[in-house]
Amino acid sequence: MNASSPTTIDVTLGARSYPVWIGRGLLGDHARWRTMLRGRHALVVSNTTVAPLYLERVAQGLDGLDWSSFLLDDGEAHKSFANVERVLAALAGLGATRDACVIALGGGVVGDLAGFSAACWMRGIDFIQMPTTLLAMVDSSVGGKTGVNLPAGKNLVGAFHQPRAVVADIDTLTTLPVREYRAGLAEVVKGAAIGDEPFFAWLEAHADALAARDDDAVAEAIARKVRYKAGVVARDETEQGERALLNLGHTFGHALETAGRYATLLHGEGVAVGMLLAARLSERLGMAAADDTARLQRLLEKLGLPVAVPAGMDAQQLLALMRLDKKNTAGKLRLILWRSIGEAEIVGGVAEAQVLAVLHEAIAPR
Ligand SMILES: O=C(O)C(=O)C[C@@H](O)[C@H](O)[C@H](O)COP(=O)(O)O
Repeated sequence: MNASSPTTIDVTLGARSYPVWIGRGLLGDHARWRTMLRGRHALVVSNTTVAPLYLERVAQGLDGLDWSSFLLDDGEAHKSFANVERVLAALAGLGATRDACVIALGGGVVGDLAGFSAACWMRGIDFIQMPTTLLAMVDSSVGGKTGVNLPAGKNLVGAFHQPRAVVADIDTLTTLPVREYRAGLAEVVKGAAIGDEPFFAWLEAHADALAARDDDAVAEAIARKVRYKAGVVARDETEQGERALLNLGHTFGHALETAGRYATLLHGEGVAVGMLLAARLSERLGMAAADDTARLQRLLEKLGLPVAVPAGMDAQQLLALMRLDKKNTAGKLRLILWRSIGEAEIVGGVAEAQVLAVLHEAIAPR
């Protein structure tokens, strides 16, 4: 892959369709992404870890515009309303008009918060995703889910607001810490686990290469996952049905993240443990075979992801957090479970006692 021939995957949404460009050197390929800016104003939202590495590269492409930057502190704990207000104040300070563009340069926290701020400013302005983490490249930058966390739960406030483009420069992965890289792999595994058994088998066969961050394996994993997700989003933009499957592992995972006050598990780590708990619950409900749970656990372990609930967590507290999940209806838990690898399903009215049993079992051994 190189800047002149990136992989392009389109998210097809009529007039709001957009490209996801995946390749090397894309942040510096100004001629490509600059065409997506319509007005005179741009605000780059980034964080204090990413900006020193990549802001200058993006800034060179903003020459001649009125632009400024706003930097968050790094980490999920900063995906807050208070920071949305600060981004909006930065847009006001810039004098941003309705044709302004917000550029999200960073991982999922930056992308979600910058996108939500763009959705709010003057009731919605453009934004461009420039993901610099594996997780953001394969998942959060695609599909237009934007939002912030509340103390009561993850992503409880937000909006569907699609970006104008996603610029995934895989050169930025060279500076990504290993723990963050592995967390991104969890969202790759998730895509395969939901609806693509051959991709799951490919991940098993390439687990060592992926764990070693082999360039070709990583590039292929990114493109396959993005292609899969783009298809789901195009069919069900606002999660009326199929898109909810992308939430496999998230009901448990979000509860684990919130219980740990966003400081114990990275999002992808929560999803890894959450997927395993969902697989165990599927098994317990007689929907799926134990062999599939074992296969999932082996793959996650090979990729260096956690598979256990962190010490000190309480099953009742986790269940209480799960009751606030956005997929629930009529006061009943609605979870993404699976029949087998590559065959996930939305299951409503899941008995809390069964969920508690899975949580107790996961917590008890220590
Ligand atoms: O794009 C989606 O749809 C997803 O559910 C992808 C998730 O991996 C992602 O973490 C998303 O932000 C979670 O959304 P939420 O609706 O569960 O808050």
